[in-house]
Amino acid sequence: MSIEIKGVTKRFGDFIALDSVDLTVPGGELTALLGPSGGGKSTLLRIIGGLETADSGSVAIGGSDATALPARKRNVGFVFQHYAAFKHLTVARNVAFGLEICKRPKAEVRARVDQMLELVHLEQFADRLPWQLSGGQRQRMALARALAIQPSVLLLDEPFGALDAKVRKELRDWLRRLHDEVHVTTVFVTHDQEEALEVADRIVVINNGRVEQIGTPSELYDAPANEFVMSFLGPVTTLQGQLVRPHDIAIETGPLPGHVPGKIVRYQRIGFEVRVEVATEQEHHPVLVTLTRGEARSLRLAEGASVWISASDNAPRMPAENVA
Ligand SMILES: Nc1ncnc2c1ncn2[C@@H]1O[C@H](COP(=O)(O)OP(=O)(O)OP(=O)(O)O)[C@@H](O)[C@H]1O
Repeated sequence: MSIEIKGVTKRFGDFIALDSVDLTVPGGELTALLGPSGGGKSTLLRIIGGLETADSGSVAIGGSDATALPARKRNVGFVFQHYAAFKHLTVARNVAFGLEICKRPKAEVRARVDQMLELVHLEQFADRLPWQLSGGQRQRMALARALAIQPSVLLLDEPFGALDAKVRKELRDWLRRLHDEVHVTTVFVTHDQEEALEVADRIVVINNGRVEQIGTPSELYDAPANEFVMSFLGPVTTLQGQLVRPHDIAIETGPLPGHVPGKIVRYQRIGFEVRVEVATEQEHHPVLVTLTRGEARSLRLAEGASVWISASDNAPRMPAENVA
């Protein structure tokens, strides 16, 4: 089901957490709300779910106005970073909880719980208590519980935020596959651009209570609307007064027309990647260039070497007016 947000404003005292936000979330898609801490992502999610009310504006779910509906009547599933499981109930009973509240017949509940546990690959843990699960397994249980009620909309607030990097990565792959299976309209809050780029069909960049840009991961990456979006999606550097991505800069070991001469002042290898800093006459700060280890090796790059650099032709770039 699609979600339609129109002119939503939310203040906390004098502070404007959301400033007239318009947003359409297409049905069946996985949409990420991406932005820095305090930008308003969670507030927007909570307003969609009915956990918070907007000062003005409207929320429609599946074409019907939900602005005044309480959370329990919106048919939404929630998962938060710190999932509050019932500690004394088994995994299966936790997943069954929402269905039991709705007084669904016992056989139906049992079948649905089995189906959900299978979906999140926790069948063998049905009789465990939540504390007997790992953090990643607990978040999968949370998702099973949220999905059990067959929500129209699934709302996830930094669901993997408390997990370590490796589990986080596994769960995001898993969420993507799960979504491809169930296709429930999902809104996912994250401040991690890699997570959003990897998982989402569509990304909404939110900063200071406003939507900066909406687009597919490729649209945002290839055509960022402004400096904020460009630098939020990954590292940037300044070359000839333009903001560009370090991996979009070509590096040569001899002079070429249109290339800027410089000297490598720092050479750093990080895993498969090599980062070099090139001091030029024009730039106040060294220009950051990233390349693969193979490229760096074949060019015989090293600290102190003279190089010539230029931004690749089709690389996104924009005037770096506000960048120090
Ligand atoms: N109940 C509240 N009372 C007062 N201020 C609030 C309340 N809830 C949120 N805020 C403020 O509104 C702003 C937006 O908060 P929100 O949680 O939506 O941001 P966020 O983008 O989700 O950030 P984070 O990732 O840190 O949660 C913050 O400055 C926050 O302090």
